[in-house]
Amino acid sequence: MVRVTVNAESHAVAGATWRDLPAAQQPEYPDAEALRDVIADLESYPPLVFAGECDQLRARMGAVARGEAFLLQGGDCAEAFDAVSADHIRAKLKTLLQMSAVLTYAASVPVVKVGRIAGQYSKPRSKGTETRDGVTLPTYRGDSVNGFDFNEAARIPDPERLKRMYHASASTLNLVRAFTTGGYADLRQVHAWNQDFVRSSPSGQRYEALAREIDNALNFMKACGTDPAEFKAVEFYASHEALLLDYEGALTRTDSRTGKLYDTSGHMVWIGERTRQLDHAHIEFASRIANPIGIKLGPTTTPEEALTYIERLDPDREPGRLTFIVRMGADKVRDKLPELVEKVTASGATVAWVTDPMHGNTFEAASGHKTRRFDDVLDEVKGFFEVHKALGTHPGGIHVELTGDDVTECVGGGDEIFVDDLHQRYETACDPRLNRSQSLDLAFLVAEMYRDQ
Ligand SMILES: O=C[C@H](O)[C@H](O)COP(=O)(O)O
Ligand SMILES: C=C(OP(=O)(O)O)C(=O)O
Repeated sequence: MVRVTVNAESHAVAGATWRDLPAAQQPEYPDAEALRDVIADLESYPPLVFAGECDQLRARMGAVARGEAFLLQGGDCAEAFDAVSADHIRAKLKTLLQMSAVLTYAASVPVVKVGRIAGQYSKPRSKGTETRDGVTLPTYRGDSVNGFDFNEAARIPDPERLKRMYHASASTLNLVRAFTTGGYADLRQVHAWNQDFVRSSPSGQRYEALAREIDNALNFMKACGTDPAEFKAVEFYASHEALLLDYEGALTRTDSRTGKLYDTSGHMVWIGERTRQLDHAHIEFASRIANPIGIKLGPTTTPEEALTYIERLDPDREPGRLTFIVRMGADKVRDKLPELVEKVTASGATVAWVTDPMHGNTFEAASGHKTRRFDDVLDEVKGFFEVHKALGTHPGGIHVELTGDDVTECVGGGDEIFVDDLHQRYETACDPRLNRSQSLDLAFLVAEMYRDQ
């Protein structure tokens, strides 16, 4: 376990209590002074988001928690510095907007749109080292820490990368804001993309009826005098795993309006399955900031742990403050989730329940590629919906790793990817993502599920 390496004197935040606790999954930087300099620089940089936007997202997540809205949270497993390009960002956004249009129609409630974007550069890993052909090197921990290339120099953690993460996040966020408010998100246009998917892809054809219904609804709105062309801008938020506490701490600022601390590196941050130890730094950090917080819950989570997260992170029981992102695996969700939901509901807390159907369903193909079966992903979502239906609670949303590009990383889907196809466009820096067509497939299938609910 590596302790958090923040330099107390240079740290801008008073009461950074997490600094004194052990923190898992932190890089071991060879040069402590270089790290201190970087942190000082980061502390002098402007915030990436405004605290008021975080409040707004907390309110939106409150609607999710109460069953009045649905969360769509998605993006890369690991963003990469060399993928900060207009094409990649636009394709990802386009996919999320298309998914959101389908889900909004089917769920008949607002869809809260949150990207795994503009900060998702750091990865917790199961092993500290990687061995290839007898050579063992530190594992790749995301572009914010070290390089993907398998050589010694690349794999040494370099604190300068924290600054690159900040600048990459800033450029991404800037473009996301431009796309989502500047006309690209026009509902008519998004619907036209969906019609195109339905028309032109073999898997899309099964969704023709739903797409036609959406078309009718848009025409109806227009006939009533509400021109869908007016729906040109969407609210879109950025989220990432708050993994590197040096970075997150340096961007944590006191809000002049309220005097509260906000992590201004993103609107929402989550704590991952590997860093959610109750007596460690990540949970302490999350308890100190006012952003909406997600906690990943794997299959070993006990109801007592879930209740303690609520005590620590949501003492005021504010719907929207805390989201439980459940990632149990398709084979476990039906067994493990009910007790958690029952006990949390019985405690009187109103949290948002969201399914991450990716992280419990990873396996290694014979070719050595890490992959996931689309059917397992879908089955976990189904299990999640079934549990909530049986308990009368709200299946609040989905959290998925996806890209807008036509990669071949997950197997299955309507335009089926086979295990033998994986090598063709396997581009992820860490875990396998749904490609554009698989993502849209998932949205249409979840839309059908939501209607049945
Ligand atoms: O995205 C999640 C984790 O970082 C990832 O699943 C860890 O993968 P690993 O088991 O290959 O380290
Ligand atoms: C690491 C991740 O997930 P988990 O913590 O659930 O394994 C992730 O979502 O990138």
